[in-house]
Amino acid sequence: MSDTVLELIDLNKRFGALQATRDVSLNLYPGEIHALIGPNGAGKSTLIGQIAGSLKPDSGRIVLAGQEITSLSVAQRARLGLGRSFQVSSLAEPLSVKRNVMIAVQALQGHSFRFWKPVQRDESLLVPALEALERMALTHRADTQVAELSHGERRQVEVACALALKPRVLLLDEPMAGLGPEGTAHLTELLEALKHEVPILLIEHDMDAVFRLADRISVLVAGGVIAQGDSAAIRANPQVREAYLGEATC
Ligand SMILES: Nc1ncnc2c1ncn2[C@@H]1O[C@H](COP(=O)(O)OP(=O)(O)OP(=O)(O)O)[C@@H](O)[C@H]1O
Repeated sequence: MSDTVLELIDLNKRFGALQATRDVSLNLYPGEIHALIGPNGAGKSTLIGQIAGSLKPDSGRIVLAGQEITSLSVAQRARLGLGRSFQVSSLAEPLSVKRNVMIAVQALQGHSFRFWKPVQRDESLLVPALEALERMALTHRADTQVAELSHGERRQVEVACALALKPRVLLLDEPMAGLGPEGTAHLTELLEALKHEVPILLIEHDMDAVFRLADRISVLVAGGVIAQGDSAAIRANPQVREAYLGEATC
């Protein structure tokens, strides 16, 4: 389809004898959340690594907004609009929320070693940082030290760091991990609103969140996609129930 934002075409990846990605094809369309689910070891991280550029597929193609990115570096993909949430551990605890997001923007702009210009006063960093914080409902925390934030708020900062880079696509790897029910509900609401601006490829173990958020779901088992569809279709799919969800959870 011509309006596909991200397209994976027949991706394959082996680690020795193990086929970790098997003929995976998947599309992400504007305005949607596409969730990728599967049991431990199904190959989700391996697939994300290939999309982000840290792992090279053995065969297949990855197309972002009409441009083939299969052999581009992580940084080149990021500059073309492939956004990935930063890990909590990459945030600088003693610095403010705002500074952290500004540093993320600076890193992508390739100005990490720009001398003498104080980050705080650089409008080209401040404006996108404040916009991203607003979209993640964190304006009131902009000047707070990251060290003072709750776990859920840190997750929001991670997403804000990715958003400040104005991505065309957002890859979110288990954003709900470690959040309580309240944090999960809050982040779910924020992502529901965000998808209209940036389509999201979501890897998530919290099935309630997946079924609530995802417009479409791809189920990965042993490296291959065994089913694709909306929440209702995936819940009802007997192969999925057997391979992954288990009768009791459906
Ligand atoms: N660098 C590697 N070298 C060898 N085998 C690997 C490597 N990375 C992953 N694997 C194997 O590939 C398979 C897929 O792993 P992967 O981490 O992608 O699964 P996953 O779905 O992300 O699992 P989880 O939900 O537990 O994070 C597993 O069998 C794993 O042991």
